[in-house]
Amino acid sequence: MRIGFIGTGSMGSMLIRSFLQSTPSSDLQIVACNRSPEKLAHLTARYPQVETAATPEETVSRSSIVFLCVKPNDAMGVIQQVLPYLQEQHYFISINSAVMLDEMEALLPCRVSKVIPSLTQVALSGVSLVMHGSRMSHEERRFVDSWLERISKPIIVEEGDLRVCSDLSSCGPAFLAVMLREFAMAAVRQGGISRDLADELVKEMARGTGKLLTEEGFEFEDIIRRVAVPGGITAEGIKVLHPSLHGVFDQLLVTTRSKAKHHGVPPTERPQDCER
Ligand SMILES: NC(=O)C1=CN([C@@H]2O[C@H](COP(=O)(O)OP(=O)(O)OC[C@H]3O[C@@H](n4cnc5c(N)ncnc54)[C@H](OP(=O)(O)O)[C@@H]3O)[C@@H](O)[C@H]2O)C=CC1
Ligand SMILES: O=C(O)[C@@H]1CCC=N1
Repeated sequence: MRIGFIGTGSMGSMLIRSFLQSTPSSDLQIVACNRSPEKLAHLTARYPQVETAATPEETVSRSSIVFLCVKPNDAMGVIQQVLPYLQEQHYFISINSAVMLDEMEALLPCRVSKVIPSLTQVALSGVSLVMHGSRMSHEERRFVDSWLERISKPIIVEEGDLRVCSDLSSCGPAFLAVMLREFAMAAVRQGGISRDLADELVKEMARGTGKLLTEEGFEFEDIIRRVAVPGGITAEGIKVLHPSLHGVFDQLLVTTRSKAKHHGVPPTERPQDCER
């Protein structure tokens, strides 16, 4: 399969790396382009098997599946640019939540999907949120899902639910990291241990808790019940958390929904190596 990537920023380069990691080289050729050539050169220096295309048009012409991995402000411009080069048999996948499926289907002659990745795919884990266009057959949907299964757990969602779902699966890693960092920093302040030790304990705790939830069949309540033994100290800690957390996530979701209404997310400075 030849997979093309338009945009090799944070998500584009992550997806490339994840597919390379999860797929035998005999089954996969990757071709990619990026607006600033340095970023692409940096990627191909690390993964020489990635072929370089000069433009989005060339990427499309040389691929069967095309991932559009640009920011919301750039997406429609690129779609217009590649439009004449897309044929019926192409799969065109936007990782951008701002461009609507029916907008793309109205413009493009090919099969169209939206797939919202998550940084967790660096570890070939976490969820890809998937929305397939109306023109896709059951077999074509399964085909795209089977590629996503190599790097993630694909979950089909309604486009109308995308905002809140991507807050959980795609923004979630950052929200969780903020909370875990706060916990570690408090341990340094209150317990006098080193930051390195606090970070290690928190990270391993998070890893183990994630496994309980995803591999060992624990529900949130099971963990709470097993750890917060009656009359014990965890229960006292939970009493502190409850009033402080009440409404915090509602406020967070209201805020992200409001921000998402303004599709034009301002550009941010990123280091050249966007893979981490
Ligand atoms: N970061 C995350 O965790 C997640 C992000 N997303 C979504 O993924 C999308 C991309 O985000 P992210 O990877 O973080 O953004 P980045 O800014 O890191 O990457 C976007 C890349 O697109 C390139 N680009 C822009 N225009 C063109 C063009 N015309 N031709 C070729 N390349 C182009 C940019 O090039 P240049 O080097 O010139 O800037 C840049 O490298 C966004 O819509 C975001 O919402 C979805 C889920 C999770
Ligand atoms: O913060 C953002 O805009 C992107 C979308 C999902 C995760 N990161």
